[in-house]
Amino acid sequence: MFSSSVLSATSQHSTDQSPMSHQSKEQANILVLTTGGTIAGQANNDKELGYHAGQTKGEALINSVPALKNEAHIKVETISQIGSQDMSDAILLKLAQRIKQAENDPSINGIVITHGTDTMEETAFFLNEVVSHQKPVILVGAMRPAGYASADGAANLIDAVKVAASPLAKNRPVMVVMNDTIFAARSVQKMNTTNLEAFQAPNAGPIGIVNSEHIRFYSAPLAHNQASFKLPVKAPFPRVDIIYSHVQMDAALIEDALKRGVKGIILAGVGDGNTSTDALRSLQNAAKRGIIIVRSTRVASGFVNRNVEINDDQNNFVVSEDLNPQKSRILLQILLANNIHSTLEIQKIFSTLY
Ligand SMILES: NC(=O)CC[C@H](N)C(=O)O
Repeated sequence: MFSSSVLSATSQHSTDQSPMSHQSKEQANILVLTTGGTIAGQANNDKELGYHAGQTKGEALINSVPALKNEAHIKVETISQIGSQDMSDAILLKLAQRIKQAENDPSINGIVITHGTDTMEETAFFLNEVVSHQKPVILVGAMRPAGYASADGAANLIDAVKVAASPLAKNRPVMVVMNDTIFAARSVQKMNTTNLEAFQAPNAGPIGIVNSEHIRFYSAPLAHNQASFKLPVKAPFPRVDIIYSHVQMDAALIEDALKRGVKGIILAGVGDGNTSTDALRSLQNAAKRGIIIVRSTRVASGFVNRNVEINDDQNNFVVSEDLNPQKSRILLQILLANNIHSTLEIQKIFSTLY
């Protein structure tokens, strides 16, 4: 399981691989940005629903986990108080702008973002492409709210701060820390609706583990630590819709999307990014009109490959490779906001971007 790159990471940072001693270490300064989610959830008094996500403000959330003091000096700011199903381009922009400020602030060593788990992978991936990677940027959430017997928020938050405070986490992709496991933004995916082990990286696996004694990365740090793309200057970002493929699919949803003025369509195709004859014809016509068509898949793992059952070269389509539909959408929005419209160039980015 441990590759040679782990050994090199170990030798570079040998003190950090040993059991942690909170007392003897000088503490890092960690900026915690709260956005909402179950980790900020509150039990519902009217009892009609289990709980409301996103209620607790940053200061109260941090104060509710006194053990964080053992890990780092915390500075907390509330970015939003939402369930992550309501994450918006405007909030993504605000969050990224604050992180970019923190990158240039020598008094901050790492950044932790508390977030709802439903769209955490999209925010993580967005940030991964627009912020730099010198300082650790970690997203964390909870599957169960405070007050439930199996509440996981406090433990996850302690783990996330611990990783953000570690020199081992520098020059890494934006990460998600959940359930003792460290994932990279590009490959992490919510794979279970309610289980505590909800996050996995079906194609790539986790990049590390964290527990009360250790942080262990299974891969070397990134060779390049600059942001891949400029942050879009304004929200909303260019409109890109996801269309889900299924049996007896016609072109109606695609035609509707075109009427709404989409700049791109992500196909959550069947199998290797496939779809019905009717839907395909409509996508071909859209591509001829300059709409960017990216073939992704509704299948949770595997690659979408070019020119297998569908002639992508002839149709001027892009394939998402291992990016799922929701992350393909974020990437295409970033590219369109950066005035990248050539399908050749877009394909190259989908194929090579970390
Ligand atoms: N476990 C969760 O965080 C889900 C709560 C909510 N739907 C959200 O994503 O914010």
